[in-house]
Parts: sequence; structure tokens; C-alpha cells
Amino acid sequence: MSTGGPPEAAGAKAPPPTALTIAGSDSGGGAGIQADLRTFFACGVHGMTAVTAVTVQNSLGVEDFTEIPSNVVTAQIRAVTGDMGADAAKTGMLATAEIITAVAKTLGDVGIGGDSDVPFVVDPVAASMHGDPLLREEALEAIRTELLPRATLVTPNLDEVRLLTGVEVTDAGSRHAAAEALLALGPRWVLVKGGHDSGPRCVDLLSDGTTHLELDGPRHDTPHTHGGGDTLASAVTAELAKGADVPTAVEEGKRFIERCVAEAYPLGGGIGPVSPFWRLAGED
Ligand SMILES: Nc1ncnc2c1ncn2[C@@H]1O[C@H](COP(=O)(O)OP(=O)(O)O)[C@@H](O)[C@H]1O
Ligand SMILES: Cc1ncc(COP(=O)(O)O)c(N)n1
Repeated sequence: MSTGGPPEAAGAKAPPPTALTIAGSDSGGGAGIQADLRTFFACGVHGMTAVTAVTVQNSLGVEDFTEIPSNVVTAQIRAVTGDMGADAAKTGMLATAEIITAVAKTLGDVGIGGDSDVPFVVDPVAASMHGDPLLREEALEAIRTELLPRATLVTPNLDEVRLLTGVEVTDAGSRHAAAEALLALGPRWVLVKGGHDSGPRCVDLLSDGTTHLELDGPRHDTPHTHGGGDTLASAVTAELAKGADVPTAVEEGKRFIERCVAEAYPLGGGIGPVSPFWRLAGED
């Protein structure tokens, strides 16, 4: 017979903070859901998932993908939030306009993002770093109009900035113009990532229209940055789940991804993954 509550062992520990990722599976384990769960674990957060698509992917690229029916995506979100709750959530690959519309509505229903006090990070994944599309073209408008107004933070790379706003980032001035154009779409904060820029530094710009923070770090000389964007967005989501404010969470996320890129390893014949393994050694 059910006791109507969770089973409790003597001396049971308090649960860690929880975070939900709504994203695609990467069979190669470098990006997507796999990178998100690895990062949540490394950051001390219990990860939960709503899988949106299954990609056939390795270090050489994405061969194919199949999206999950939108009612199954939203059922996953309802199942975990209704039972376990989520202290923060993020999206990655969402594949189709239908999934985006369903996810945006469900997040409203369960109280994630928007006016709620549960932070919501949108990583507007459009393509893999090999250039393989991960989002159907017509879905961009759904990201703009349905998802971004709910977002606490949106974290586009320079290609995604161009797709979402038409702004080509070439210097500090256009980086600020891009941030402004993105903020006009409704997120509270925007992080314009500079990994695809050239030059010896990787400069990411965080802005809410009032506070502007340039996060400036060394560019590590490695081709192995697969999963970098997912890892950064997940680390930020994990810090938000632990209660950090957005600037603190992003500063911590930038510190985390820099080290993960520095420790990235070759695997397969193409682009290897960024690595959080150093955290297993207890390094901070
Ligand atoms: N070679 C690199 N060295 C150090 N940091 C990097 C490097 N490449 C990307 N980054 C950082 O990793 C994060 C992801 O950036 P980016 O590559 O722009 O996004 P995405 O992986 O979504 O394409 C950003 O914080 C960026 O500054
Ligand atoms: C399932 C999935 N989600 C996201 C990415 C983007 O990651 P990257 O830009 O490193 O290819 C990916 N390749 N696959």
C-alpha cells in the first residue's frame, strides 16, 4: 500500500539542487543531453531530461536525426517537474516549431521561466559545429516569438545571433548591437558568445540592457570544442539551480568552460569533446 509520500531511509541525505535539460541526444556523447548531464553532475546538481530528438552523430558530424513526438517531450517535462520539481531548466536542440511551441506552453503551465522564480536558459541550437542543421528552418520564428520571451538568459553563438537578429558581429560595437537586438525579443539577459570569433581572446558579452559584462578569456589552441556551448549553458543552469544570480552564474560558467576547453581531448577522427573530467579530481 502506498504511504502517500516518498520512502525515507534512516539518515537519508537532503537532495541536491535539480536541473532539467530539454534537448537532443548525441550518440557520440560529446554534446546535447549527454554533455548536459555530465556538466550537471560535475557541478553538483541532479540532472533530469526531456529528450527532443535522437541524433545519429559522431566526431565527424550528424548523419541523421529523428524528432520525438511533441506530446512525449511535454509528458517528460510534466512527469519530472510534477514529481521532483526543477530548480532551473535549459533548452538545447529543439528540432521543430511544433516541439518549441509545445515546450513553451508546457513551461508556462509548470511555472518555469517567464514571471516564475525558476530560471530558464535557452541555448538556441541551430546547427552542429560541423554545420549540420539541428533545427528546421521554419522553427527560428518560434524560438524568437514563443521561447525567448520566457527566457531568463539566451546564449547564442555568433551564427545563431545572425540567424535570430540578422546582426553580423565583427567587433565590440556590433556585439553590443546584437545584444540589444536579442533583448528586444524578450529574454531578461543575453550572452553573446565569442567562440566563433577570431583573435587570441574569446570574449562573451553578457547584458540585460543596463548591466554589460565582458567575459574575456584566452582562446585555447585546440580544434576539440565539441559540446562547448551545451557545457557552458548547462554549467550556468547548474549555478542558477544552486541559487546564484545571472552574472555570478555566467562568470562561474565561463570559468568552467575555459578549463573544459583547455582539457578537451581528441576522440574519433573529427572534433573531440570538451572535458569536465578535471572536476573528478576535486579541482575547483
Ligand atoms: N578555443 C577556445 N578557447 C577558450 N574558450 C573557448 C574556445 N572556443 C569556445 N570557447 C568558449 O566556449 C563557450 C562556447 O562558445 P561558442 O564556441 O561561441 O559556442 P557554441 O559551442 O555554441 O558554438 C564560450 O564561452 C566561448 O568563449
Ligand atoms: C544533440 C546535439 N545538441 C547540440 C549540439 C551542438 O553542439 P556542437 O555545436 O558542439 O556541435 C549537437 N551537435 N548535438
